[in-house]
Amino acid sequence: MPPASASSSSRSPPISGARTTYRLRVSDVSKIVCHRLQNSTEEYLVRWKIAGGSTANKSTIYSWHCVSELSKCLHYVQEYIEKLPKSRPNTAFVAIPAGASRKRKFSSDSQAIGSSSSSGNLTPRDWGHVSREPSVISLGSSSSTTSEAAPLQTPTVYNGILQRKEGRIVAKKSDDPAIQRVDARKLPDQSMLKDATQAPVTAAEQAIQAAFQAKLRSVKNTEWENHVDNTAPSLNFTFISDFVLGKGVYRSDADAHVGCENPCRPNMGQNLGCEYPRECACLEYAAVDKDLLKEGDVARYTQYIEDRKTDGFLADSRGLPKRFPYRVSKDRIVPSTLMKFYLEQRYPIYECNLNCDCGPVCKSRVVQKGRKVPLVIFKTSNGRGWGVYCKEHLVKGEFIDTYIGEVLTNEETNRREELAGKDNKASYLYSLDKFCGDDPNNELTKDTCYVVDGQHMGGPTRFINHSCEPNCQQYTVSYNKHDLRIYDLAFFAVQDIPPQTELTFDYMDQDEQELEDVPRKREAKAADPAYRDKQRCDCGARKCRWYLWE
Ligand SMILES: C[S@@+](CC[C@H](N)C(=O)[O-])C[C@H]1O[C@@H](n2cnc3c(N)ncnc32)[C@H](O)[C@@H]1O
Repeated sequence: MPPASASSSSRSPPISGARTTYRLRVSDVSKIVCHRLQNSTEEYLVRWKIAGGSTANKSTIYSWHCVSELSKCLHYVQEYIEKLPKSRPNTAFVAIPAGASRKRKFSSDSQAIGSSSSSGNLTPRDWGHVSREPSVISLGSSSSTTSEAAPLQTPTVYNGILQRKEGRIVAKKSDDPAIQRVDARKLPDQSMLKDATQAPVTAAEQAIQAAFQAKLRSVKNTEWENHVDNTAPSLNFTFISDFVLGKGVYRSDADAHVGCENPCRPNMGQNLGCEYPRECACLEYAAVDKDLLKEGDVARYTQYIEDRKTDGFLADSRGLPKRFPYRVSKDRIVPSTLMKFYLEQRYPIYECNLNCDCGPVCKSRVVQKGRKVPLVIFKTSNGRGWGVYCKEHLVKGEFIDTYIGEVLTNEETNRREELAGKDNKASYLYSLDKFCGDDPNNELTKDTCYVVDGQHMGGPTRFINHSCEPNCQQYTVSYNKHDLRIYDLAFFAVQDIPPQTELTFDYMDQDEQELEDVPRKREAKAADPAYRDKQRCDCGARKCRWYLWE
């Protein structure tokens, strides 16, 4: 089939009129490079991704599109808007307080761009630079945005033509000289950039908010709100309900987990339930309760203490009295809570699993039943991006939710970290390193353990911010005592938390520090040049360490 051209009589009819019927395919878009207000409609300049093409390819095509045509590609629009200068005209919704400023999210991309601007914000000059790749070959004459020869009224297309295809818009390169030709290196040109500084992004922001709301519908008991600006959380994020295993990551099937049998009974009862943990086989490695030791246990306990030195958390405690992890209430209104010992000692928690005889009413099943509390993802007002609060009162020891995401090998994690740049390091990465050093084969180390990446896939807990004095903590919960590599990262409240209080945890999981030490350490850090480029912590706690990853 000959390439369609604007002057060919056999070409598809030009796109005009009812544009909203047609949408671009996600895979077609390379990026959004500018925007404008055209006949009272917001339009975005799309740089097309042409199959097999590179930035040096002559077939580079740009075209202007209204928001509805970009409904499948809004994450590109969102990325573009987030890089715009902070204060722009006509962008606020009526619902947003006047003067609310747009905060840019922390990303490696923003770092690279921001570095050319002394204020840290994009100036129109920087902004033009974003899309001016020198590798794009000049296509000759640099025409203006309108051309007599160009038959397409709307959207305006440069260096190619657009066609309708099964409800989509697709771009075709064209060698027809009548097609609007521009020097692709000069898009967006200075006049486009100037227009963009005056054009609102309101329609796009509303569409992005609606798209995020639609995504959130799949997540039960979760809302989002923003009283600070017009942004929504990244659309480049997928809500999932369980770990997604990356390449090279293996996990035993739930069917293959070793469960507890005799004497744990489905109907439980006196001394038969898993909460009488001397017997329950799931608690083979659980913490021993010294206070319940009987005379006959002494020799066994001495051996256990010896084993702990070499086997760590895998010391065999069979036959010894254990610490049951949960205080399970009969009354459903009072939530189950984690016992003080586990809250303080961070000892791994073992829950029963699918293959246990005890059945679903077993008291050793809390985290696996999932979140019960309503969470809200909200925009923080001091530049920490999105945060999370619970709508209801949480009691000390109450389970909140788990941290989920893609489970990655160490190699893949390193690759992503390098790609993201050092400043984005560890933002959403959670190492599954609780059992490092306990593996009898010595294969599980900090360098070989799996890592959970919540950046592109995860649950609401991925939005929880850091505090140096946190109100939540993460605990290891295992359903398969023999799998040292994959377990749940479960957040519990470590204090009573009133409704609508931001939930936080310590990203560096540090022990509580003495208040007197804090100012001294902070001053030493402030004087240390190594700290100059480190990301500052804005948790506002009295014991704030001043740096996020310290
Ligand atoms: C796991 S994410 C938390 C969710 C994040 N706020 C968002 O909007 O996606 C971690 C990032 O949040 C920001 N952040 C979290 N806690 C912070 C704090 N105490 N001070 C400053 N920034 C913080 C940092 O940009 C950090 O890299």
